[in-house]
Amino acid sequence: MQQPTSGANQRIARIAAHLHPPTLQIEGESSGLGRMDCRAKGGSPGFKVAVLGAAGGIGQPLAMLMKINPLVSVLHLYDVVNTPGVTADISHMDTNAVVRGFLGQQQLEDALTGMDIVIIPAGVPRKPGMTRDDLFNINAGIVKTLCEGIAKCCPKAIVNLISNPVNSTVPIAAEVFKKVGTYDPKRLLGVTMLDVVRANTFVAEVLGLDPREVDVPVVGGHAGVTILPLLSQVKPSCSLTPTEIDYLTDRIQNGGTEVVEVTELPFFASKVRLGRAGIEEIYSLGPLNEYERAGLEKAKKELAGSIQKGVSFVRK
Ligand SMILES: NC(=O)c1ccc[n+]([C@@H]2O[C@H](COP(=O)([O-])OP(=O)(O)OC[C@H]3O[C@@H](n4cnc5c(N)ncnc54)[C@H](O)[C@@H]3O)[C@@H](O)[C@H]2O)c1
Ligand SMILES: O=C(O)C[C@H](O)C(=O)O
Repeated sequence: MQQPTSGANQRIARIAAHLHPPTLQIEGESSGLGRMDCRAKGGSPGFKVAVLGAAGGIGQPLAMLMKINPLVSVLHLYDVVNTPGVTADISHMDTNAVVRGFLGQQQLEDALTGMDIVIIPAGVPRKPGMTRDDLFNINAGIVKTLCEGIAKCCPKAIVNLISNPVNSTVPIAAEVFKKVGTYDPKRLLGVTMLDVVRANTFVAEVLGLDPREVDVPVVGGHAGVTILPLLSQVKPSCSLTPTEIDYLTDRIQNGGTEVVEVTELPFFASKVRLGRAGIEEIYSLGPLNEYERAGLEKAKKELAGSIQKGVSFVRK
């Protein structure tokens, strides 16, 4: 389970409750892949939610959280691969929301028609050494196509964009909606809740508090220096030293990179902090230039072979 989805879920639930009280009477049906019938019987009142990119690392736990959410009555899971299995799995959960799966571009319109909320984690994630902006070339096109579908099939839906680079995918969505005259800034949100979750956790660590009691506003965007924690406004109020402010700002701004840059190899030489019990912290690789990124890929390939050789020697 990944943090971002729980953050996104809470945020969506709050936004949904605020903007659009759950008064809709939905009539659902048992799950049926590729079928779409908002008039079928059996559903409870609530929001109709579509997750686009539902079979991915973010999409799957997000789908699970939506299925648990009592405000959701109909849940549409759309992806270009693997939706049947994910839909079957999620539909077995013992909550009321009716789950339907949609596979491939030809089912996008069915997935979107009648939706109140559309959440988009579709697209590629970054690999070690990449910035979020390096995803632009692939994800921009994906988000544009999906938003064109939204403009056509559910123009009043609240749209939550998770796909990176969020700083650019939100403006892409806005432009698509403006072109057809459906843009409503109140209904388009980039999901940056992860930055808030991270800020609360890291500040709580420094202050020695329970993170659930800490509230750090984080504004701006969702990449590097555009992630701006307002540490002077932390609740409960506190005074942080300049060193703590530098450390916290840097850690919050690079939290995503910290996660992405844990190499997937089981053995990889890195800078570490040693303590009595051994390694206490593995430092991230930090931003790499293009030459170093290419070098990292080569190093990983050769290392993977050497690791496998050692493992096989003992296991054979
Ligand atoms: N905003 C945030 O806080 C945040 C947090 C985590 C990840 N992300 C971003 O979310 C995106 C997804 O990350 P992930 O880890 O789930 O990646 P992933 O590769 O595990 O999953 C992405 C899913 O999108 C699907 N997909 C690709 N093209 C599609 C299309 N045209 N239509 C529908 N679905 C399509 C893929 O089939 C896959 O199932 C990435 O861009 C990542 O950077 C953002
Ligand atoms: O950092 C990433 O690439 C994913 C996400 O935006 C995050 O902040 O974890």
